[in-house]
Amino acid sequence: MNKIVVGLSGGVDSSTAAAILHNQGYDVVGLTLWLMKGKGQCCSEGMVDAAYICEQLGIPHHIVDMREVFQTHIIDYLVSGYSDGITPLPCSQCNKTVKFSPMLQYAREKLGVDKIATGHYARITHDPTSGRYQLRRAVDRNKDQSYFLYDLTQDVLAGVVFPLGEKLKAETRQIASEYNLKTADKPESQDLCLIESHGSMREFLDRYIAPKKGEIIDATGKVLGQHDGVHHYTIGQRKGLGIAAAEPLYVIGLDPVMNRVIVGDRTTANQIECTVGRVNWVSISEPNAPIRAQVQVRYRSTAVDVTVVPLANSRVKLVFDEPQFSITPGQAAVWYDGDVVLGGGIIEKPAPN
Ligand SMILES: Nc1ncnc2c1ncn2[C@@H]1O[C@H](COP(=O)(O)OP(=O)(O)OP(=O)(O)O)[C@@H](O)[C@H]1O
Repeated sequence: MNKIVVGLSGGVDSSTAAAILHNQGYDVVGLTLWLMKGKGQCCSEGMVDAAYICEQLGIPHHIVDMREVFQTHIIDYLVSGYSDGITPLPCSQCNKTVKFSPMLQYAREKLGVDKIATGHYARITHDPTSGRYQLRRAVDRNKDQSYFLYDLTQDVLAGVVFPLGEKLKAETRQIASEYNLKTADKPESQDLCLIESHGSMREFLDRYIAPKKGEIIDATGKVLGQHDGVHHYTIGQRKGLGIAAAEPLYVIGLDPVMNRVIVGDRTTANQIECTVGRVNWVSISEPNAPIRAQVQVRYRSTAVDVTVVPLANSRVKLVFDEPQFSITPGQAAVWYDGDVVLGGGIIEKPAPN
């Protein structure tokens, strides 16, 4: 029988993915990575529901303690990023470093299994001409998680199955009810698991970074107000500045060295280009000339037309057709051709003038 390891977080998506594969005749093994203590689906509470699902399906359940790896690669990465005045995106990093590679390694080395599955909403196809696996958007565009998966390698894509890639979320819940899964009516998890377990990003960061009062200035250096730590701000933020002004003001820069938050009107928060580092070309090999694509600069932003200019050392320059609002260093830029993820990377801080 075909063996497959399913990553179980204790949520409805991964439970249903496991049930679908089990029903298709796969010999399914549940695997939960213990990432944090506390509430939430990646936490100790999620393990209990994952264990229940494995009992229900009559499949083995393995738990791997990954708390140290999560602390080093996600928590420390976030804290140092926010301290440096960027807004890091933990999820793509978590998928690459904490979830997919370790799960595949565990499946291969400890269980002798070469396929893993997760409840992600995305699709993988294989192009026989190029010999490459292609990562694609999910059929359910509202749940599509391909943005968070741009950093997966060909080796990982070769070993991964996404049973929910063709499903709508409503269908997943219906399948979960049909199988009587305990998790069928579990509420949606938040986009960011750390918010679920800590209340808010602010509460999470306040545990690690001490408040430090500083000035809020405009682009000419005029002092407009006070802040209590640059880590509380993100590029494009409008709310919570505490400044009365004739027109709405947005955060347009963060200067951790001078401990300053720089604000400006909406037009000053627009950019026509940016550079991106740590680029991974997913579905195609790195081109040697500029290509046209559609880029998403945040998880929930709309993909917009762009020219992607390859640079040396796994970097690219993105030149947008129209100026874009709130290009945020630390977030991922992911570029697509239709529903195929071509590549992605981390938006860099603009070079000082
Ligand atoms: N701690 C974990 N251990 C093993 N697999 C995990 C873990 N966390 C997430 N996954 C896998 O990654 C997928 C996507 O995780 P994400 O955190 O985005 O949750 P989700 O979309 O709400 O899914 P779910 O409803 O299964 O929690 C999950 O469906 C699961 O297969």
